[in-house]
Amino acid sequence: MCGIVGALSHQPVNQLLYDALLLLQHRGQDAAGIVTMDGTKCFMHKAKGMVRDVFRTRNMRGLPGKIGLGQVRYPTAGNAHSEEEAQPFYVNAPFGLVLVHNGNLTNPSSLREELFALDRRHINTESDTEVLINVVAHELESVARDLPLTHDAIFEAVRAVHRRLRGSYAVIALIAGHGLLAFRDPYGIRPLCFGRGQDGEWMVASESVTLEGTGFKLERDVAPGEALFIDTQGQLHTRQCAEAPTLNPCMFEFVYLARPDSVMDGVSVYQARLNMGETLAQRVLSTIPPQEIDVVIPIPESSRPSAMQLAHRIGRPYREGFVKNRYVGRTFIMPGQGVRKKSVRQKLNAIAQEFKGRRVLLVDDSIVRGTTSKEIVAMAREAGAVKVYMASAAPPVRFPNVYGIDMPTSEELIAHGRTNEEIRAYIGADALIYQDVDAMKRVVAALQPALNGFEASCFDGCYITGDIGDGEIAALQAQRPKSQDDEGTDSGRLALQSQKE
Ligand SMILES: O=P(O)(O)OC[C@H]1O[C@H](OP(=O)(O)OP(=O)(O)O)[C@H](O)[C@@H]1O
Ligand SMILES: NC(=O)CC[C@H](N)C(=O)O
Ligand SMILES: [Mg+2]
Repeated sequence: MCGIVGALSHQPVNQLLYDALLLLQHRGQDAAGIVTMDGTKCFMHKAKGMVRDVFRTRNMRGLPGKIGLGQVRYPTAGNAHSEEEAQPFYVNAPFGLVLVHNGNLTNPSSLREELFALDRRHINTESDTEVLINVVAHELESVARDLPLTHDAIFEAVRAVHRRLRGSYAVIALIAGHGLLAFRDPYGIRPLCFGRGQDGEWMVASESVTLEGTGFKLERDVAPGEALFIDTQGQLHTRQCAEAPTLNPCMFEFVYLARPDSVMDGVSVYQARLNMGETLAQRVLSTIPPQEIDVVIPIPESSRPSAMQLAHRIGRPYREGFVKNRYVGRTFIMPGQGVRKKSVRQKLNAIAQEFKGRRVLLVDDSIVRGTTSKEIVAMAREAGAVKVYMASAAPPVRFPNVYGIDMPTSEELIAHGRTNEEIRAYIGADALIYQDVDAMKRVVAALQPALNGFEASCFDGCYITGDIGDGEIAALQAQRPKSQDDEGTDSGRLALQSQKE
């Protein structure tokens, strides 16, 4: 779940893109990049690191032009340490094409072979995004025999791209000298929306908060399978380019990935989290008598709305028991188990008086590898809690995700192959209460009747694209991001296995 943005303005867009990427930082902390276009010339700066570290004044000066795009990366394929795999990607033919991608392709290997054997294209990295840009380039080339390139021809190319790609993809691209193209996969797995500025400027972005935070007004979400093309004159053209599009947004966006102040596919992320807290409260009430809970404490940051609503519903006090160091990023999207584990303690610190002698109910939005909950339960006990109950606003994460969240192997998921009692024992809690899958889907779907369903494979094991079995999962696992940490002895899987033994 990277963050992507594209903009076209009457003014230079470099600062606007920088500000937009800061508003998307929670979606990717590994690398950042911007490309701007001045006439037909493209200017790029990308590097590993957070937005503030990647762009210095001298880099910003080197990004002229009134149209551009940017990305913050959270790697799901290829090499987390490779600067070359930071986005945007560029190919010089046809016209000059630059592209950013949020999502994960599930057929990159066969596409790689096709690109080499049929399209005569060389792929130089392990990134699925490099595969994607070459497919787009090839299809654009096929329709660009007759010049000038029309928007009809561009949409024809997107139609062909949809036929070849499998998996999830929200894409923004620049076609040099022509304009900005954006499209979303036919299942609408990854989010993409667009809006306008006061003077008619355009912005396309992963989340509505990016538009709001930069003074733009949300127009609407890009529909699944839809493409939009904004030419250099600022004219918008849109077209449905998929055969049978359906809207199945990723449930994990509502659980954790997105900012709560975003609205995605018509669903307020904040309201979705409140609703999850509401149904989780029902589960808590049927497990623990409320008078045996002295206080409800959220695990900052993402669980706050659910925890607050839960506390309200069960009628127990809501207190802040952990203080978050705002200078440590999101731990779940860090590459490597060693660094994630260390960061939980650096990031969160207990306020002892909130725990001393109390029976506490800790609430998190999700328990994935169990890194956070295990540490936090121990910290609550160290701070003097007499009972530590744990509740998760999401159901157990039991299946790998292949659509852009870095949980590609079952073995690293704490809930895979374990009963709730085994998970409870592993994290060291006195009770463990999980959200129910159907209840979660029901309360989020209630916010938007236009949804066809959800991509919720990590919870229910159903892969919406219909092409994912054990073989595909194993193949995708092999192309997961490699970090130095994963290659060492402190790897995520090894750490979990040894704790299990
Ligand atoms: O079971 P785990 O593998 O530890 O993953 C789940 C945890 O990771 C996330 O927090 P994170 O620190 O990434 O971000 P947040 O500040 O937005 O909650 C999420 O909110 C859970 O707390
Ligand atoms: N999380 C994402 O959207 C990742 C995009 C792309 N698959 C990459 O690894 O760079
Ligand atoms: Mg968290």
